[in-house]
Amino acid sequence: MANSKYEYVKSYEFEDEIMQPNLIVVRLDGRNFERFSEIHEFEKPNDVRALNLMNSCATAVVEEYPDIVFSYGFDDEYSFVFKKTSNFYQRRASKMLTLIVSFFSSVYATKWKEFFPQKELEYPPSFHARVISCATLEVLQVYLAWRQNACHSDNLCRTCFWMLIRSGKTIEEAKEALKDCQKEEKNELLFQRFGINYKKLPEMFRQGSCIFKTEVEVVVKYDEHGNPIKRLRRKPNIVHTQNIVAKKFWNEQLVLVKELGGFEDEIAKIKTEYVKSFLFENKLLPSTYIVIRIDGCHFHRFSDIHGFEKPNDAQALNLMNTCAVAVLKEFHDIVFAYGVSDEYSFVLRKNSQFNQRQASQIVSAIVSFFSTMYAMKWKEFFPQKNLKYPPSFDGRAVCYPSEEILQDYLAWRQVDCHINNQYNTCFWMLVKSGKTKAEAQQCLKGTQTQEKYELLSRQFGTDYSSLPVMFRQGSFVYRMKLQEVVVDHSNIIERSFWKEYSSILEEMPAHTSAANECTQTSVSAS
Ligand SMILES: Nc1nc2c(ncn2[C@@H]2O[C@H](COP(=O)(O)OP(=O)(O)OP(=O)(O)O)[C@@H](O)[C@H]2O)c(=O)[nH]1
Ligand SMILES: [Mg+2]
Ligand SMILES: [Mg+2]
Repeated sequence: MANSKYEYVKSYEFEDEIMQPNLIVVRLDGRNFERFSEIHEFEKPNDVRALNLMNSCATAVVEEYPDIVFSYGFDDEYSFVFKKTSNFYQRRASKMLTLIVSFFSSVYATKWKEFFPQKELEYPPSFHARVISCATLEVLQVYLAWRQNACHSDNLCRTCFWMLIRSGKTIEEAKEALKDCQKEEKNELLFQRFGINYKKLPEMFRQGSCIFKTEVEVVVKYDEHGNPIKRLRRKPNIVHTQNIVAKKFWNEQLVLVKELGGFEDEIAKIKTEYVKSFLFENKLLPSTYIVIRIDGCHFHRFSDIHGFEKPNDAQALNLMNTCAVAVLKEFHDIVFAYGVSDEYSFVLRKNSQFNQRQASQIVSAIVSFFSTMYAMKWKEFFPQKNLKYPPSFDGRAVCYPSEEILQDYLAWRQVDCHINNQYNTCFWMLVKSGKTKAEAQQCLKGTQTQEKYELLSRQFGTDYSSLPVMFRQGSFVYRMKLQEVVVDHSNIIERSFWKEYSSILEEMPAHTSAANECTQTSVSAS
């Protein structure tokens, strides 16, 4: 196949399988949620609606991915624990973390109105995610204890802080008053000054929420005499408890003991060397172009269910392009993007220090942002169609050490676009002309490019090269002078393209590239 010349770029992709018997946790956490909660006027210190929305998204995740057997969340974070025998996506870390964070994000966007009926989503919220692998069940126990401790102490601190602010203190004064303040003193302060018994505050605020499944008997059908036939089914429940890793609590949950194991001991102390491993992150090679490629999960089904036009739906592609433009506006270190079908490749500049080049932080932020944007923008592109279920995307990060190899990578994607589009165009024309799918397939088997050109013009009077350029060549997105982000279509395989657009891959002077986390993205941007 014509593809082979560029296919060598695949060898730059790396394996990231988490080996048995490690237990896998995916943890996600709101990106810049302080600002998000300000703009959406969340109640302080805790907003019940926002927490319920998080719980509802996590429940959707648990229902979507049966391998997740336990999850725990508070504030803007959630951890998902997979059963020990899970073979979800062959235990590939980047697949697991991006699918979960993507699905969670698009559920968050689609469910927003249910929890905040009076409030518009002003811009797409997004989440970071990472995989934590726990070598033993004891390590998992410490991990969960560590997160619940964080919930306890964060909440106590936040509660004190906002009571002080409400009583008239400035932010600085409140911070000063709480500096070096121990847990007991904070409890005292709440009680003495504000008459609040901390232990009486809602459990969800103090303890966080766990979701796990219990086996319940449900009626699946009725026999011919009208008697109910029951089966055991696993149903997720949201539970609040003081200590999620207490033996008394954990070992009583049959599903947890079966899928993860029972705890042997109580946690006496959170080991700092374990916490260090929970915080560890792989970094991508310096001075290489980082490409984040995202791809729609089961978009074959998604496009069928939503009745996309075949082989190309211009609106669906425009929606993808609009999301990609928003990504470039949000992440300033992305200099170029190329998209076709349900995929997009985002190129970060060579010396980017975005998220300290931590692979999972970068890929999760982009995938999550793209997913919420896709869900939020859907109605604009498909006003007549409801989004039937939340779409999700997977993502990976790959480093390319030179401009040349990067250009070959992009050429590889565009060659793929050519081959697939030409095939699909012929295939659907044959099908629309009355052939069965199997006949159309048979007709095209082993045909070369030239033969397909001829088939189209001979049988259907179609000149392939006159079809819309977006279908034939995909789309690229870049930043023009004055920072305007634009979509265009061109042959990016030819090196002349890169001569014409030579400034795209040129490094900026160091001082202009320091601050790159994010700026505000407005939803109305297109
Ligand atoms: N009808 C139609 N389908 C599209 C369009 N764009 C993408 N698709 C569908 O999305 C699929 C994308 O291919 P893949 O990414 O390889 O397949 P997938 O079904 O998403 O499966 P995974 O990516 O492995 O989860 C295509 O095969 C099409 O079925 C479109 O414009 N119109
Ligand atoms: Mg796909
Ligand atoms: Mg694809």
